[in-house]
Amino acid sequence: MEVVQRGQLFMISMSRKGRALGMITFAAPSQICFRSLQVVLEVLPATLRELVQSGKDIEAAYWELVIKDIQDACKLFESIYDETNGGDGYVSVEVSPRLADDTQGTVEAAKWLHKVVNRPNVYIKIPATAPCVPSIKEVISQGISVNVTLIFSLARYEEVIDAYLDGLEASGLSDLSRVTSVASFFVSRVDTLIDKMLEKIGTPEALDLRGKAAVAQAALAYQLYQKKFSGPRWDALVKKGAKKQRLLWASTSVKNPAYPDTLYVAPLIGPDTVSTMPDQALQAFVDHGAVSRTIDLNVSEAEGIYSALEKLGIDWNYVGTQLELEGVDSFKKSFDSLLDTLQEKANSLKLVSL
Ligand SMILES: O=C(CO)[C@@H](O)[C@H](O)[C@H](O)[C@H](O)COP(=O)(O)O
Repeated sequence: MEVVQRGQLFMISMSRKGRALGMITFAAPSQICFRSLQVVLEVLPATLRELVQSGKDIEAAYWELVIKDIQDACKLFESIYDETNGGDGYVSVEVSPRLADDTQGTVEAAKWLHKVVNRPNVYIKIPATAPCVPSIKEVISQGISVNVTLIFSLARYEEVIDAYLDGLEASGLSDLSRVTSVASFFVSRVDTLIDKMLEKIGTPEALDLRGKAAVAQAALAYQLYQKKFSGPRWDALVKKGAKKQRLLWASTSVKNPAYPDTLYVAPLIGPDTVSTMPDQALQAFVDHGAVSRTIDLNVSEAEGIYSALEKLGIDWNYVGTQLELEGVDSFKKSFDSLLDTLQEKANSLKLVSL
């Protein structure tokens, strides 16, 4: 196990054999691009001026900046990708969140991004909304690697795994080893919502379950992962070089300061998982986190918590749907605000406005 930091991007990962790995990295456009766009805006206003003066609208200028940014990041991680034989060293770029309910639009956007970025270690990031699950299958079948984001429930996670398996099976490729995927399962937000519901219920039993739902569900997701990536169907794909779709823990920073600051990292360490961490969570883990396999230490406890919550009236499907709506909405807001910032800058440079 190893913690790697390059610039603002981090990963902790443990390989199947417990060997320390390099890094894989992910960032929503709001994170990676906003940081780099700040640099662009401060240091290179000429780039933006040139782009807009060449007749591009702000969104087209945005994509041009993002693509260059992602290509540079891919280059930075290329050696890790090569050293791990395509296991790590990826960079994600997300299709426009405005397409989250558009199956075919998402497929087209993913194919376009994959083509223009043109790097082997790029993940095209697609949200796990109901309309985009078929897009995931289609994009995987075209040999494009995917980071499936915004997964909040076990039911949707199973659909995402099936989309990956269906996509691999539908692909005409004889060697599947370069088509990879991660399933980004969001953790802390589950507690944020369920804690509120438990407080509303207000009984001692309900209050005692606060801060336990997210890790319990994540532990069960790992059980599902192990089940789905074994058996005859999976073995047939392995013969063609297929790689497992790794589980990636997203939303790992603690939102309730009363909880331990490594709550969403320490209990979720296991083979083939990826933990993404913002700076604060990473610093906390480096400072006092312990590295050992924890993900399947307490499976029966996780099952108990999951069903105790159900018995209290917590509807896991409602939780998943609600968090997905909020997640898509917040990705859209980040995207819109980024475009607004870019437009303001363009205006201040006395450029052509839209
Ligand atoms: O989208 C992915 C992974 O696909 C995440 O890495 C994502 O960028 C971040 O983890 C989340 O947006 C952060 O979530 P939160 O801490 O705001 O709940």
